[in-house]
Amino acid sequence: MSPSSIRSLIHFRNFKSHFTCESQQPTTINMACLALTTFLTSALTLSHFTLGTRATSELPDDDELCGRGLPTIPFNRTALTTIGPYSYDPPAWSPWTHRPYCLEANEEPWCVYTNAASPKGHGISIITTPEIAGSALNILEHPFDQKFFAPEKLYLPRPYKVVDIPGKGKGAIATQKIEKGKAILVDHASIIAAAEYPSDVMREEVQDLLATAVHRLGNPEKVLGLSRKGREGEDEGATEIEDLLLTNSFTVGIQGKEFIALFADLSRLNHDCKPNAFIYFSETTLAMTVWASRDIEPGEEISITYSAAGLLSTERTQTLQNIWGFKWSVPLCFPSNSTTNLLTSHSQCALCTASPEVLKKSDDNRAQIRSYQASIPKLANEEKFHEALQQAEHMFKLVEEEGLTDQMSDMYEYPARLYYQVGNLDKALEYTLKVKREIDGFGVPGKFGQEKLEAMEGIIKRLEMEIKIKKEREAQFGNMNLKGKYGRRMVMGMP
Ligand SMILES: C[S@@+](CC[C@H](N)C(=O)[O-])C[C@H]1O[C@@H](n2cnc3c(N)ncnc32)[C@H](O)[C@@H]1O
Repeated sequence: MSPSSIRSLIHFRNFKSHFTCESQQPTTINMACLALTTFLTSALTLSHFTLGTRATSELPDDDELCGRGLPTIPFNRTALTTIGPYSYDPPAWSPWTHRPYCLEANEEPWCVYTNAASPKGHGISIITTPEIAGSALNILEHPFDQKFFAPEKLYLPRPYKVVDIPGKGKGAIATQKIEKGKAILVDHASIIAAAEYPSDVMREEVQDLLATAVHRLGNPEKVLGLSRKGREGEDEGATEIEDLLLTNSFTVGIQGKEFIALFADLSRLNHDCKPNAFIYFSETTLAMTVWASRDIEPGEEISITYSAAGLLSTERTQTLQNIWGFKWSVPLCFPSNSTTNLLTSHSQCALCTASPEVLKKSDDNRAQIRSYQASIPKLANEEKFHEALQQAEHMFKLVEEEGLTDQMSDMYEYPARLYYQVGNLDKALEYTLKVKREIDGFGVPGKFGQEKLEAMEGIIKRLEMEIKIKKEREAQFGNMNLKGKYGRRMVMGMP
């Protein structure tokens, strides 16, 4: 599996561009989901860890066979054909419960593949090419990633309820104490649509595919009941389903390609720029897991961030307004001593409503973090390890101050490598353990994640062995300056 195939880049994006033929410009990136994947794809250019057809008209409508009629969309359907091996014999559609509904495009057909029952009964529809749909099949065969579903890690039943929240529509309020590091929700995607459509596909055709994808689900009402921002004055031609996707979808990376994904339960979580939870997407199960990034008290709203961790306040505001259609509005802050009322027991003020001084300090911190992210690898490449380390240590202080630790935990790799380079094996071990804890705790699912974890364990063992040998030598020969000489050569996994 190539590194790109394990990328799980997730960002909320402006979905509109696909329908208006503007260039595709993902506007925000959820750094929580970059965590670890950046580690795995190793952005840091220090020495690497060794981790490692027939026309449909004369035939019966396949949806009639499945007992669910297609939505009626007023446009010429003659472009839609059923292609290739999809016969009218339902067993031949397996694992799809409906006959794939395809649109012929320039290079490859574009189809809706639906399994109305799996996973977990709510169903999934995938809009993509036959080739990509084929390679996604393992998802339906392996609906659970055991690691994520270990009972001690996941709250069952869900530890929150969805209620109306003034100024925000609906939101999720904790009904019990939620511990940091535990999974609040695992939500399988209901709709997955390839982000880039063939250029010869018309918008009406895309709308038809989307409507088909939604109406074929086991429980379309759940998706159709999600909130909608409304397109008045923006895009009057948008269908309700487009509006719904715009308001609620995420962008996920699957095998190096970008997809728009809709998660019916996750979509109820509101945004906060200092959230108490973060999300992680699994390519192997097409599920999004929501992890508590700190302890959450009963009555607190569960929030995630819709914008990239490094964004400054003005950029955040713009992003949130452009994509999600809301500005920060009062009242979003509540006194920390409010207790019983579910809607007024927020324990901390949202950063976005903070005073200008607090905002400025936070913006400065985030700008500095961003600058370090560029300068540390550069310094490391120039072998200015001590300077790079100083910056890395400071960066982590700022990351902590901003409450971004969970979203930027992949950065632990920097100091791990840098400390190794300067011969500080104890510190290298400390940070390597942190990296491992992140992989282990929040999980990089699938075989690749497992291999990575084992490789990290190998490195840790070798570092521990090297530290032991170094100590023995020091005991034998006194505290000679051995750093960077014997130490580094002996840790084979950390060249
Ligand atoms: C993914 S939905 C979140 C759930 C939504 N509140 C609902 O009622 O289903 C995104 C929409 O929720 C609203 N929203 C999310 N976070 C918000 C916040 N912090 N303040 C105000 N509105 C928010 C916006 O209307 C946004 O377009």
